Amino acid sequence: MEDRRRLFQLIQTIKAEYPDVSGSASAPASSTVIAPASPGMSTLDVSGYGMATATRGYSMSDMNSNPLESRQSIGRRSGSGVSNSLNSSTHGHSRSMSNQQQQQLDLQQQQLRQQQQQQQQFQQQQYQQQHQTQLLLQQQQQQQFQQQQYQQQQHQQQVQQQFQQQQQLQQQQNFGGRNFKEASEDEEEAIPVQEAKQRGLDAYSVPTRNKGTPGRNTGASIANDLTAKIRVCVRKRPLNSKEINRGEKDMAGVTGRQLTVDEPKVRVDMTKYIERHGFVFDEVFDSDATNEDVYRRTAYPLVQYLFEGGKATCFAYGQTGSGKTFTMLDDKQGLYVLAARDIFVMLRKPENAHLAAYIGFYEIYQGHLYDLLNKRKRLHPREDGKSNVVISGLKEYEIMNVEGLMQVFEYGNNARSTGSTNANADSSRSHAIMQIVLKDQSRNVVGKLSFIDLAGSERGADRGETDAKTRMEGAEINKSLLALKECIRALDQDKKHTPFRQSKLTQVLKDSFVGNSRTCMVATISPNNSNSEHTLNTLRYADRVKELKAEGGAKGAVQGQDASVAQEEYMDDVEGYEEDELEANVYDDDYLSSEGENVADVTIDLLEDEEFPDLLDQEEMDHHALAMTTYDHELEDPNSKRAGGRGIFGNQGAPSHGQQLPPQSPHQSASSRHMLQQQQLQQGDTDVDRTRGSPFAKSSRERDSQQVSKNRKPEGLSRLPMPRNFQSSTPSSSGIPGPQHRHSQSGASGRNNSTTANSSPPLAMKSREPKPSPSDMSISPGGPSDYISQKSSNNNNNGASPIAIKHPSINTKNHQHSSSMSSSNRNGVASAGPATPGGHDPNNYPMASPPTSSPTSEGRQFMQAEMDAFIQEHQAQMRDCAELTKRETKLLAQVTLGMSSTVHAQSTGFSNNRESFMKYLSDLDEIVDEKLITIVAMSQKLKALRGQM
Ligand SMILES: Nc1ncnc2c1ncn2[C@@H]1O[C@H](COP(=O)(O)OP(=O)(O)OP(=O)(O)O)[C@@H](O)[C@H]1O
Repeated sequence: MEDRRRLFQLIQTIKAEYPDVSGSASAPASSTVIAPASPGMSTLDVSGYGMATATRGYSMSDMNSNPLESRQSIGRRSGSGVSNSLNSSTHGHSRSMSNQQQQQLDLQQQQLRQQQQQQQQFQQQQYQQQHQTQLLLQQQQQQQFQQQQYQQQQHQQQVQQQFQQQQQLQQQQNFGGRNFKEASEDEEEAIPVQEAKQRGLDAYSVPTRNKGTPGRNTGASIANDLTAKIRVCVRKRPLNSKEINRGEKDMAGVTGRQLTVDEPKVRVDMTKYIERHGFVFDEVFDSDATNEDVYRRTAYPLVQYLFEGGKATCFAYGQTGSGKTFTMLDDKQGLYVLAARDIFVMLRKPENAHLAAYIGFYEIYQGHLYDLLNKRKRLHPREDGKSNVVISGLKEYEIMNVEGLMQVFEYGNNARSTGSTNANADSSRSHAIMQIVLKDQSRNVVGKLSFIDLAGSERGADRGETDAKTRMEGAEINKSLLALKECIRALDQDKKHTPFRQSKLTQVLKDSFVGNSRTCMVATISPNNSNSEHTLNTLRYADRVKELKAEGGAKGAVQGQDASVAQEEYMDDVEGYEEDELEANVYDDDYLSSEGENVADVTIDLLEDEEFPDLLDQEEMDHHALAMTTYDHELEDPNSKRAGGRGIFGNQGAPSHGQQLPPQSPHQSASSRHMLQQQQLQQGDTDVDRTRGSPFAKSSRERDSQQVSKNRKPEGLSRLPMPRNFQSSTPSSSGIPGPQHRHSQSGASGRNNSTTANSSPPLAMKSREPKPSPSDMSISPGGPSDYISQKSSNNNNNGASPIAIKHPSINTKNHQHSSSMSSSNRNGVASAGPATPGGHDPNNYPMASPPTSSPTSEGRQFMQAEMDAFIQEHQAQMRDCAELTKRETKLLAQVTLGMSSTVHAQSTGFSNNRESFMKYLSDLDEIVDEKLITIVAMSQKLKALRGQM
């Protein structure tokens, strides 16, 4: 009892001294803390350490694995440990506990609690760190996932873009025939390949030759003679990096001398197919062929021929960017360099010690010659007495070795006219001619070898030409290339006349084609699919040259112009006529150039014309007499831009030898013409007989059947539809007076008043336009020409405006009426009446003036000539119609597709709206007009001829 009382007092004392402790003793944990006595300190210490040990004994992994559980177990352990030790100390040592000890105990308990708190904080930090780490990981995963998604989206977009591009390309191919690109490997596999048809019927069911010629697609019979007069080779360049990047494919396959070109095509039902065209040439060089390889089989034989005293030409022909310059005039490895190497080797031989080599380098740009080695001085081609072409003023440098040649060449090459086109950033805009001439010690020319890098052969539109200057360049280029082809053809057929004067290019190349000459053509092609159309054009050009070479047996077959041969030539022309040819016809270089030339130059030029009458027979003389009158007329015409210049025939090679005569007075001129006309009439010729290419054209020289062929091309050209804006008041820029021009001249000169000072020989007679044209018919009353007359009157041209005929107003045209008129006249009499009602006009071409003589044996020949000529007329008419039908077909396809969907509207230029439809009607109207005119012209000729037979 006493003990209890003491204990109670003690407690009270303690409470009084330590109110905080006594207060906390009410709590369960505090009550255990109050108890320890001094002997229990060890126990307390032990338990405290034990707790600390136990706490420390928890590994971090345990905490990490389950932080909550860790905290609970810690709490349990520490709690139990403290409780036990407090109990023991309370019971064992409570009385002996001093205040100091109590304070220490409290302090320790505080430390313990702080440790517990720190431990808990630490655990919380650990937990938070762990949590943050998990969040970071999750974020990273999300980012990765997003990146993947983004990449996938981008990939899908790329795929879609590619797909759209492919679709666009396919659309372009569908309507332009160009820029075709295979959509994919799978699609390509699905596209069927079919062999291109041999000639038989063309796309418009016009009959072609029945069998393939030896030169076309077979080639088996072509001897590959390195010394042949004309050799035609093809070189294919490799795909360039741009084409490879665009995913283009090589469409040209080479096997020996055979070459196939796959042309992507689309049927009317829009299914795609590949048409495979086969060719055979003298040589075909694949894309891996080096210039050395090409040289060995092309220019090297010409080098040898050079030392035999010959004249040789090696020229490259092809689309821009196809490798013409690379082949011919590359400054380091062009054929000219390789040829020069061998030339100097040969020159070092003793037998050639008397020879020296000279280099000349010039270009033909826009119909003019420029010396590239002499500050682009203007040059003029002349011809010496031995029919050698001399480039007057050309600077030639003697060269001693290849290095010297290359230096001189480099100097000249820098002066070349080049430009940037869509197809080639450094495109040649001119024909460059580098000639190596061998001369003896007297400076006489012993041999000449020319290397020609022709300008690109494709059409202006395909070059991406937009400005007038560039288009003019293109027109001139096309014209000269066409002339070149004509010359090669004429030469190979041994024609009497070769139209060298059709262009400056052929003028300067004349002596390379005639006499002891050899020519090698290297047609260069691009193998990619988007250029397959150009490639085919190039190959057809080359094929035609080669074909004629192969048809050596056909030489002279023009004589008589049997139907089959005529048909073949006709079909050649049908295929060959392109828009650019028309374009070329419009821009006549002679006309353009004559403006800038002085009269003396022109006179010299004309004096040296290859058709100078001295060189011709009497019949040709008759022909040229009329040319003289033409010249006279032009001199008389004060408005003539060509007055004092070359005559109308200047461009065609017909001599205007009247120019060497002193200027005549109008009266003299008229007298001369009258006298000539009388002479010709006495010979049974009418004036119209001398019209080039007229059905009577051959009457005075029917035995010269080549002349028929000579005339054929200009006929074809002139018959092609003239541009809409063709003006009658200006001379034909083609140099071939357009129908309007002729007609207005006729009117001005007063057809029926030959005594006036301004009177001139009927221009229909003098015109280079050889045949009755719609304009000619416009002045004939009745017959199909009524249609034309009506058109003329509609245009207030007093019924005589050929403009209205060639370009009838769309709004005033009445097809039905014109057709019916035409039809009614088919049953009528010959409609080609005189120009002036009631008066006989012998110039009313062609049938208004029947031969005055009765049919004698000469007359029968005359009729034969007429028949031949008519067949040609018919061919020309069909050719025109075929061309027009081609345009019409293309127009219809574009309209149909353009209106069917907006997707195609852009590519076709037609959409489903009123404006498009109006445009369609307008285009169609133009085509139908031109067709009608062509047919009416033929109808009139047909009836006139029948009336005469
Ligand atoms: N056989 C070939 N091998 C390698 N590269 C070629 C070959 N042919 C042409 N090339 C390259 O193609 C490009 C165009 O060639 P090049 O200038 O000779 O064309 P081109 O027909 O003369 O064109 P243009 O008519 O526009 O002057 C050049 O970069 C040329 O190096």
